[in-house]
Amino acid sequence: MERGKGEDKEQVIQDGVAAMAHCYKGFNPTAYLQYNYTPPRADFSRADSIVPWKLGCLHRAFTEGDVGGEMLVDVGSGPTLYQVLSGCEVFGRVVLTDFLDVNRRELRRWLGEEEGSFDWTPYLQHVCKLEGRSPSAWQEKAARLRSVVTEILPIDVHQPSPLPPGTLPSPGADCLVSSFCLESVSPDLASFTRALGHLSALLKTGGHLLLIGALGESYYMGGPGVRIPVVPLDEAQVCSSLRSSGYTLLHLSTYTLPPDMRVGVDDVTGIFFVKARKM
Ligand SMILES: C[S@@+](CC[C@H](N)C(=O)[O-])C[C@H]1O[C@@H](n2cnc3c(N)ncnc32)[C@H](O)[C@@H]1O
Ligand SMILES: O=[N+]([O-])c1ccc2c(c1)CN[C@@H](CO)C2
Repeated sequence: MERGKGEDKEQVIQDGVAAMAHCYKGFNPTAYLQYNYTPPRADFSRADSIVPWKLGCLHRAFTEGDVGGEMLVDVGSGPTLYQVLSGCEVFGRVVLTDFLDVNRRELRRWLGEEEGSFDWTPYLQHVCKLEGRSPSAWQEKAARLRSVVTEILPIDVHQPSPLPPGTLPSPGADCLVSSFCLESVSPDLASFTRALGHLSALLKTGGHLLLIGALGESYYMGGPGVRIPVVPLDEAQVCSSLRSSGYTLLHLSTYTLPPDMRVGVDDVTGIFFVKARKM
């Protein structure tokens, strides 16, 4: 029996998604954290370092008064927690998610105060300063974060329902945050846009999406010898994908990497920060 064109298209999509999943088999959380979350990319003494810029965007987005509710979901958390250091003060329930068990285990190590977990102290101190608190309040913030993170769940943004059934209350989460995920897990721009649409199903109408992503990036190293392809995006494509997935763009800001932030672990040229709303 001849296959229909639709079946062929669906097979091509599934093959692309499977190929991306295969790329992630060698992902190394420790190496990834070392590549991206230590100086120079995470240098809190430099106004032009990438991580302080991201934390400033998140702080402003979570504290300017329009974002609120009970539940915040971080999509594709990886082994990192910086994404929710501001949001954990606003929401009573924070759900972290990732595709890989190695990342979910890394998150549990910090949350469970296990020996050898990544030291997020400088990040906690920096966000306390952004909040007008003494940096010594970082232990309070760490305790707050540990108290509101209720689940660390598997997720697949390529599924129409990315989370396990019953995870979210019926209207959906009040807010989603996601950083460096969709463009780093999608085989092409169409898949990136479809994944944005799948995220919309997790979000209540009127809820907010805070999206951080890479501009102009075609690959990154997920560990020694683990080269992961990335969908190279520009601002216009990000805006068009948001619009076609039913979001209203509220704010977009971008960061261009200074030469010494290009450390050989990827070919990213810029970072975007988006605040959008599901209408
Ligand atoms: C570049 S890392 C981003 C990690 C973290 N959010 C950050 O800001 O650094 C991309 C993450 O997407 C996860 N991932 C891979 N495939 C995925 C999928 N199909 N759905 C959701 N997440 C996926 C990976 O395990 C990895 O943790
Ligand atoms: O500078 N940074 O803070 C930073 C953090 C994470 C990532 C990047 C840059 C660029 N590559 C992405 C993967 O596509 C991951």
